[in-house]
Amino acid sequence: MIEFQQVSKRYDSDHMALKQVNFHLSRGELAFLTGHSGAGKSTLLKLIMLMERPSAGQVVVGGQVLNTLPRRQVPYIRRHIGVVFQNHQLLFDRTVFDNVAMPLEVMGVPAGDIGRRVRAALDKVGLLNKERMNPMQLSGGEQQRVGIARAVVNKPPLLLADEPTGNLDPELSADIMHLFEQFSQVGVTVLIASHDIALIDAMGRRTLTLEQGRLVTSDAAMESADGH
Ligand SMILES: Nc1ncnc2c1ncn2[C@@H]1O[C@H](COP(=O)(O)OP(=O)(O)OP(=O)(O)O)[C@@H](O)[C@H]1O
Repeated sequence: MIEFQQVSKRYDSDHMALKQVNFHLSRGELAFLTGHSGAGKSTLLKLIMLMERPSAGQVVVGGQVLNTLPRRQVPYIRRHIGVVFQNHQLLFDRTVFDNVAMPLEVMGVPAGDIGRRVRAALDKVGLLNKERMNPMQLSGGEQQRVGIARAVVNKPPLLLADEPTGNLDPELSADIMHLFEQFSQVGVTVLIASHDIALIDAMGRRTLTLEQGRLVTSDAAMESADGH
């Protein structure tokens, strides 16, 4: 589903944010992306989302080589990628329902289908009874789940999350991770950037570790005795 082949990203003449990164994530795989601040996690996600282009190497998503993709096709590819952010970027002047409906409205989904699909997404994250509320009335964990419902409402095959549990306590973080696991079980490929080593270790999933732009591990966490 995602393939990086010798991918490097240089933002300015002397600084390399990513250096010859190689990895492959299969359909339905859930993996973590970790590393110190500035190691290149957000840059790697931005290359997948087509917010940045690589300076060298190839990024392939869903069989499509992104390097040479014409600009007019970028919105089409982005529709197939759900994105969850730490600060969830909800609109506080709209209801929970309207926030989740937004991607469908942008895509021009008929009004009759929107209600059904929004409720299916809210049901998956356990918030069906809060659809008429304003996100401001919800807890941090609930707001994050609204963000996840919005990211999956159009059933993207790929879900990216950038520090999705950054503001949450350990119990709520575990709930959010459980949701991501459920999506991967139905075939969604999930890549989660996180600093939370304790949470990553507890999940026992494959972990891609960046160090100053280089991918230093990309193994399953449980393959080594100490989990590193
Ligand atoms: N638009 C940009 N222009 C120039 N340099 C950038 C840009 N975006 C990121 N960088 C640099 O690239 C390097 C990697 O940054 P990136 O944001 O990918 O790291 P990160 O691992 O996501 O960090 P954090 O955990 O703090 O979000 C950093 O040195 C950063 O300063």
